[in-house]
Amino acid sequence: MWRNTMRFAAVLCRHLPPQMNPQNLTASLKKMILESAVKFSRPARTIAWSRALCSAPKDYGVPNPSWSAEMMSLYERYSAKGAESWERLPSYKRYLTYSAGGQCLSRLHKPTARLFTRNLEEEGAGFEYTVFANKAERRAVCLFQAGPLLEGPPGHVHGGAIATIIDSATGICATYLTGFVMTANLNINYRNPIPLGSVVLVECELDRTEGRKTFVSCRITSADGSKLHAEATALFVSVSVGTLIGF
Ligand SMILES: CCCCCCCCCCCCCC(=O)SCCNC(=O)CCNC(=O)[C@H](O)C(C)(C)COP(=O)(O)OP(=O)(O)OC[C@H]1O[C@@H](n2cnc3c(N)ncnc32)[C@H](O)[C@@H]1OP(=O)(O)O
Repeated sequence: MWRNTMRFAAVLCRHLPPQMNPQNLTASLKKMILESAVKFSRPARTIAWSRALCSAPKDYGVPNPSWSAEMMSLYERYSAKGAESWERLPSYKRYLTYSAGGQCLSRLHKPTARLFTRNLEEEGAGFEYTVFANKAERRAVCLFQAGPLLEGPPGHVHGGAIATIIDSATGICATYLTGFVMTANLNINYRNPIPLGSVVLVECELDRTEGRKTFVSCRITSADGSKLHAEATALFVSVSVGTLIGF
């Protein structure tokens, strides 16, 4: 059973386009699975099976009761910017979900795995964040509220957690603008500690692309922009979905 599942996932991966638009992805694999279901098996049973595999994943980038008034106010401000080409990006518990049909694959391939930043069900305990992106300006901004389980120095956020949100926000920015990538290099200057529970802005900007390389810079500031917490640069390298999955 497991071997067949892995063979199925490998065949799917071979048919996924290497560069794809993370926005329209699920529909294409759903269609592919339904078509192959109808072709190769008893339709009614298989359609039910493929629907179970492809049910909509939870979007973690929308407000929940743990979000502070400050987080909500920023969220509303960026949501209202929609007319100026800012869009909120969905956030799922696996990176794989963004590939064509990835939400189905994520139920087959290491199904208990979860994105590090979305590995807690308890709202507000760890990384609470949402990302808005602006394609024309090649920018993204992540609104980040750091929960109590991210403590490093007393009352402040752990440097590793700060690196994680920088890697995630810049990675999302690069993926949104250039397709699937992996982090090749990340440099961070920590300027001022981030108080636990506070809300900060993680602003990312695509500096340039060179072949498969995407260079992104990033600044973390307090919500009102008055205090600089960290500055970073990141290099991402484009990879195929197969590389991402490890096939
Ligand atoms: C809507 C959108 C939503 C998106 C949601 C997303 C959510 C999730 C977001 C989460 C995001 C989290 C993301 C994560 O956490 S990703 C996890 C952390 N990263 C890794 O584990 C990556 C490990 N490394 C590798 O797999 C490979 O080394 C990669 C794939 C990076 C490149 O190996 P590959 O064999 O494929 O390519 P290549 O070696 O020919 O190199 C190609 C080019 O790159 C240049 N180069 C390579 N390395 C470096 C370096 N260190 N400094 C400077 N340059 C470097 C190299 O010189 C060459 O340049 P050139 O000679 O062509 O000029």
